Amino acid sequence: MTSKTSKSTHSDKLPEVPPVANVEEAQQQAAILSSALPFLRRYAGDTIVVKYGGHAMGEGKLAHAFGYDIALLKLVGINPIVVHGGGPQISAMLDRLKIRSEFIDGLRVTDKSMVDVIEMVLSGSVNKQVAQLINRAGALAVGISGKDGGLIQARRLTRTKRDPDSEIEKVIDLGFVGQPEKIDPRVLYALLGAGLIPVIAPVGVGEDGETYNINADTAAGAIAGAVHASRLLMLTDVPGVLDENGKLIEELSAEEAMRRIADGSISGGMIPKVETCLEAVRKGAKAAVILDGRVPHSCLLELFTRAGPGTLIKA
Ligand SMILES: Nc1ncnc2c1ncn2[C@@H]1O[C@H](COP(=O)(O)OP(=O)(O)O)[C@@H](O)[C@H]1O
Ligand SMILES: CC(=O)N[C@@H](CCC(=O)OP(=O)(O)O)C(=O)O
Repeated sequence: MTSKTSKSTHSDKLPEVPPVANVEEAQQQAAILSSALPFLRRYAGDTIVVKYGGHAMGEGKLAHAFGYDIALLKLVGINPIVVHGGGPQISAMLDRLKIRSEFIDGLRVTDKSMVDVIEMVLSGSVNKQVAQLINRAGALAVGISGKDGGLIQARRLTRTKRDPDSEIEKVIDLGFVGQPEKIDPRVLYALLGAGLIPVIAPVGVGEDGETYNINADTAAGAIAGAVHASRLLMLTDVPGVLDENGKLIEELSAEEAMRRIADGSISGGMIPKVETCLEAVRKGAKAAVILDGRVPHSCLLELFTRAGPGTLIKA
């Protein structure tokens, strides 16, 4: 095979580049590219973990833009790692199978009969779909589950809740919901070293080989900490963490986060998200950002412009 043929693999399948109207438009495009230079230098060679939530996946154009952003990061010398969710996709499948599920503090109570379905949806259809979005944009992504290469070793998560009347702490059983106990990043380094983009389904393996359903935010945070990511980007369906008046909180300290969780102004799915960001920066990530995945090119806006939308959580 000549080098010409070996080069013409995935890049040939890229969609057409849209034509520019005139020289001024072309110059504007060049100026935009040039303004990204300081940011490209800042993140060159860094690892960025991106959590891609199930809600953000829905819309075709947005998903397409997401795939382009991740491919672009790779092609400019940054190492993206994608951890995806799939909550709505799991719920749709459980509904079709007439299996009821409930959430406690943003976590799906998972019994034995559900864990196989959840693994099938996350590691199967959703994982391949996300990898394909990136592949279609001209980079090479490889979909794996947290069970592959022993990436996410998990234990059963226990959660306690204080009963407001009796003040007694009650243990809540969430079933096969896992807490990452140990991350073995070797499989990630192997993929990154080969120029590939890891796309990870948030499923973990227990000590006895049992499968655990892990909240995708939690999985992303544990991975970001373990690889000392320079940024953990949490893409979701709101502009970031909002205060009681619905206003965006641009920077959140650990103290304020804990206070807001306790007083209920941070609730539901935002609880694991914020807790994860705090844990990730405590474990080794430089910073975490919760941002609006419904905005096209939110990853590029965050990394390559001064606009930096979303809520920043720093060490
Ligand atoms: N203080 C808050 N700021 C923003 N969102 C919040 C807050 N408290 C609760 N939420 C809820 O958290 C949701 C995001 O979590 P989740 O639905 O799990 O998203 P994803 O599927 O992207 O992981 C928001 O849509 C919102 O309903
Ligand atoms: C334990 C737990 O809640 N697991 C999640 C895993 C998927 C997920 O987190 O997806 P999103 O990021 O799209 O919400 C679930 O079963 O829905």
